[in-house]
Amino acid sequence: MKMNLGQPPRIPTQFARTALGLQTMEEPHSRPLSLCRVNTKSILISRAHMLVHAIALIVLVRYRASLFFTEMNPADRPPALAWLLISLAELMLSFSWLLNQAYRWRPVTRAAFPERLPEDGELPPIDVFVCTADPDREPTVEVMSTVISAMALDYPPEKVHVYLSDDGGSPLTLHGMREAYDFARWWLPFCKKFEIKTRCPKAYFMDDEEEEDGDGVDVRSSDEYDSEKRKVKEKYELFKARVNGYKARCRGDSSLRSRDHPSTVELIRGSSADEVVQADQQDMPLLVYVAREKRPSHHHHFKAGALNALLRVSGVTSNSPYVLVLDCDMYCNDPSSARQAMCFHLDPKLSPSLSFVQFPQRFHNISENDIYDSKMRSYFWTSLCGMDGLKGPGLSGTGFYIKRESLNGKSITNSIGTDAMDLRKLFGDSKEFIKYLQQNDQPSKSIIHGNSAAFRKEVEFLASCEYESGTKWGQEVGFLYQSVAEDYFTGFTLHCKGWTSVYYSPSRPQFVGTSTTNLNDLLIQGTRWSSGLAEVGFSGFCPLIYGSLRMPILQSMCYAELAFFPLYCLPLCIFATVPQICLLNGVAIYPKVSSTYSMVFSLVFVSSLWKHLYEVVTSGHSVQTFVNEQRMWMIRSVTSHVYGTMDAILKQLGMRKASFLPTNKAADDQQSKRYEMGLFDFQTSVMFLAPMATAVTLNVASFVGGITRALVLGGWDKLLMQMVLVLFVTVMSYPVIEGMVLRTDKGRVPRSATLVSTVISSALLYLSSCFLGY
Ligand SMILES: O=c1ccn([C@@H]2O[C@H](COP(=O)(O)OP(=O)(O)O[C@H]3O[C@H](CO)[C@@H](O)[C@H](O)[C@H]3O)[C@@H](O)[C@H]2O)c(=O)[nH]1
Ligand SMILES: [Mn+2]
Repeated sequence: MKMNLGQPPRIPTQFARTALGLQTMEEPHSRPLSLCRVNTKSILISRAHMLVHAIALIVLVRYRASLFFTEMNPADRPPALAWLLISLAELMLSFSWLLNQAYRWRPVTRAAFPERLPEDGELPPIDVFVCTADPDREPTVEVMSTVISAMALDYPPEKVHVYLSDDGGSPLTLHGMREAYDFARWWLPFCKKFEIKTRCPKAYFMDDEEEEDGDGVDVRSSDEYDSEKRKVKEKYELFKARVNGYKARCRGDSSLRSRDHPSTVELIRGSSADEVVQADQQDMPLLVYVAREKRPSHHHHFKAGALNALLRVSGVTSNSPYVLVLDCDMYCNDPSSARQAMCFHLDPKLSPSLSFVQFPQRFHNISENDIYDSKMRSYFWTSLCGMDGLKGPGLSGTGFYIKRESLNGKSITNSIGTDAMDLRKLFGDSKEFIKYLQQNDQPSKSIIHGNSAAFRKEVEFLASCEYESGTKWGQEVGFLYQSVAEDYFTGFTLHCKGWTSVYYSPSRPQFVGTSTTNLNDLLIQGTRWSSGLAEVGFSGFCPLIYGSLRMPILQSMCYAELAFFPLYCLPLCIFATVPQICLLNGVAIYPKVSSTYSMVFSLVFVSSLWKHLYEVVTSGHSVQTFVNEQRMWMIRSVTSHVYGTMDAILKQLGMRKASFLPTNKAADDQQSKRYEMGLFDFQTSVMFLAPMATAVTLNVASFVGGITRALVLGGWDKLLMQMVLVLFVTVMSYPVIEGMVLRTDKGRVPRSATLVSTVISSALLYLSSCFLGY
């Protein structure tokens, strides 16, 4: 059987040549492919707020500093340690506020016009990379649904090549791919014929009842549609049954999850030949399974390593100039994303410096009230739009179309050389790979005749663990290994090299995935992110220094905000303990209510809450979202951010190795039920529960103690501000209090954790009162 790789893609028209940056720009196209709108109203409001808030912060800092220089009655002077800690916390939060303003300086929104794209024959080819690592945590049927949704993109099929990287090297995944290919033979024509929009089979059959809206209504209101749908559903059920049957047969087989396996590359042709018509392969995208070699003796660099292996294997297979990267759970929810992305990549004004088009991550499993802030509103609605108005959004790991050339390690002004020795030092010893690389964006002619032995040998060599030694893969070339947040660091480095990017968020979500919807997964994932980000902040690549020399200062502030946000665990831990301990001991650390300074403190507090609320509401979210975000910010800060930061410091000292536990994507019924009901699930380790419960115990104790003390001894004037702060934290922590004392279900805070936290808070109180001299 011969594989059809399509025509060797040409670079046909002047238009496309220009867009691919192969020639200098000529006359601009009359009707633009995309538009960019600056959000003037939001900018005006933000900048006015910045001015007011900044003045208030300056007054506040001055107040803190002045105390060190004014003569004071020793009895009135607050304890130095408490004063220092609070000043430090306020200073750090003010700095964080400053960095955050970069996102609000010039946010933009974009529009794309795919109908203005050139003819299909002139569109550039695309490679799609899907990564999976563990068939237990990432159910195979779902991974295959993602693969199928990518094969079903609305794009000329001979120009789409889908690669799946299987880091587990699992026979189940390989088997799943063959089954997926068979099913796709039914699925793809069905989607095309009836103009189905939801082309991820799992999602399509899940919301079976809800009729799709859109262009295809006429074609779908026929008996023919009903009967074909029934047939294709049968095929889907068969596909699932076969994959799950295979899984059941190999249960307990350790090869299902292997960390020690050779490289396997296979062009998928499906498993059953019976019902297959030869000709329909013409309409099927190429599908390739890649399990790179993994050995315990070699560091495999997690997802970045997997993506680099795919870059190399695809480099000698289809070598498309553009690559779409997807996490295994992130399916294509709308087939038009490739064309939408091309509106930017082929826009002659943007194209020469454009590295990637990032779409937002949206999730299908988030409940109405989203108690854990799983949708990450502030990142996907505020931060990325803000960066888009500067040099472009950061990379967010999945759902982006990237120009292959931009991953070759060179800066925008400096293309790769031609010296064979130099190229081998950068890219390794594969002559084939270097040959196609040098042909620039021109994809290779079809070299795969069937599955020729030479081709097989070459791709297996490219996917072997030895291949990268002595090369620049992961350091300069491809996705970078420096941080476990490979997406953040790779995007940052691209911007440092002068590349730009675009954030596009059309109303129908283009990519939809599975989010973390239980506290345990969320905090583990948060720890990994914090560690990966802080790692960059602490390294020689610190965005404020390395970045600000290479990109506009505002853009580097955005990157710094991300790299440093785990560090705000320090001010938050201070705010969760110091005012509380002081309150219990009757020590005032804020100005008296009757003084003017108290107005300034109140202004800062109210103004930051108001601005946050304003952003939440104007992005179309509810007040509940605002509360959830405040609460999760506090919870994350005293848990995952602390551990992430510690992890990054230990890594920096060489005392810890990087790790990447893939997020669990398999749902647990009981947990899902609690989540849907809006109940926190505290089934997580004591490591996470202890700091959370300690902070809550301290707050409640100090609130009760503080009020009692004021009632008996007076001193409302000097302690009221502290009481308000403590009350605010206590109210925000209500779910934790409820979990500790009111709930009896399995998701409550275990008694052991409550006990541990009571012991820690008592110890803290005892020690600190010694410090305070009481
Ligand atoms: O050794 C590994 C580990 C992970 N993965 C894959 O990487 C993807 C992302 O992993 P996941 O466990 O889903 O991590 P998340 O924290 O949910 O992912 C976010 O954060 C990562 C960086 O920490 C980014 O790479 C992701 O794109 C981004 O969605 C998944 O498809 C995994 O299969 C691998 O291929 N090899
Ligand atoms: Mn994920």
